Amino acid sequence: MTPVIETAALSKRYGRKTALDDCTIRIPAGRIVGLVGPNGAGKSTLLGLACGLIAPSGGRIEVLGRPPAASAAQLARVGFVAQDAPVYSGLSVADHLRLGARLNPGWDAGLAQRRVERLGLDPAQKAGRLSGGQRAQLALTVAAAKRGELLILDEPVASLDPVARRAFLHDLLEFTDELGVSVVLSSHLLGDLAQVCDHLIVLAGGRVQIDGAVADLVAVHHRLRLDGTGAGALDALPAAARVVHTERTAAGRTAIVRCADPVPGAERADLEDVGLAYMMATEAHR
Ligand SMILES: Nc1ncnc2c1ncn2[C@@H]1O[C@H](COP(=O)(O)OP(=O)(O)OP(=O)(O)O)[C@@H](O)[C@H]1O
Repeated sequence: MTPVIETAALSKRYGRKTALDDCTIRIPAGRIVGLVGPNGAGKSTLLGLACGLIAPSGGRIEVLGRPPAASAAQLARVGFVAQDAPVYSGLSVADHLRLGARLNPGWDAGLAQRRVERLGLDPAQKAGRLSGGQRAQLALTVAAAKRGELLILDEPVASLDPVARRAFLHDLLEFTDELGVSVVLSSHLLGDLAQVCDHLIVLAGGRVQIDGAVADLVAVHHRLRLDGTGAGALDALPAAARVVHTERTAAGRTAIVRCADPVPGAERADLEDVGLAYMMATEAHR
C-alpha cells in the first residue's frame, strides 16, 4: 500500500535557521499518527511541507505517492487544519459549509450536515462567537467533509479544556474509523495522543528522534525504577540495552531503557514515557 507520507533526507531552512533536518520517515496508510516535540521542534514545518504550503530546502517528500500540492486533484486528497483551528469569524456555521461545498469537488454535504447536527452547532451562529472547542470541531468538520484520504491536524486540541479535548479526540477516532481516513496530528499533550494514536513520531531539534508503530515502540522500551544512584540496576542491563533518558521525580529516579529483550525488574513503558524520554534526552544534549 502507498504510504501516506514518505520523506527522504527532507530539510527546511529559513535563512540560516534549520527548522527540519535529514528527516526520513514512512507513514503507512490507515494510521492515526501523533507528531510530538518541544516548541520549535519543526512539527508545523513538517506538516506545512506535507500540505505543500512550504517548499523543501532539500530532500524529498511524497504524500499519498505524489509530490504535495502537485495539482488540484492532489490538494483534494488532503484535509488540513492549521494551528488554532482557523475559521472565518464573520461567517456563520452554515456559510462555512456552503464555502466548503463550493471549493471542494468531493464535498460530502451529508457528512457535514450530520456532524453539525450531532455536535449541536447552530447553523446560524457566527464562527467568531463559537467556543474554542466548537471552532475546532467546525474546522475539523470542514476538513473531513472534503472526503480526502489524509487529514493533517496541527495542534487541533491545544486551546481546549480536558473535557472538550477528550470529546474531540473520541469523535476523531469514531469518524476516522467510519471514513477510513489516515490522520497525522501534532500535539504537546502526550497523554491525549496515547488515547488515539497507533503511530508516534518524535521530533526534537529539527530531527526525527523516533518513528514507528506505538505497539512496536512500547514493546522495546522499559521503565526501570532506580535506587540511589541506580548504578547497580544500570550496570546489570543486558548488553544490547540503551538508556534513553534518566529522570528524578518525587517518586524517585527512573530510567527509560530501549531493549528488544526483557529487562529484569522493569515495567513496560507507555507512549507518554517513550515520547517524553526522547524529547528530554535531546533537550539535555543541546
Ligand atoms: N517562517 C519562518 N521564518 C523563520 N523561522 C521560522 C519560520 N517558521 C518556523 N521557523 C523556525 O523554525 C523552527 C521550527 O518551527 P516550527 O513552527 O516548525 O516548530 P513547532 O514544533 O511547530 O513549534 P511549536 O510547538 O512551538 O508550534 C523554529 O525555530 C521557528 O522559529
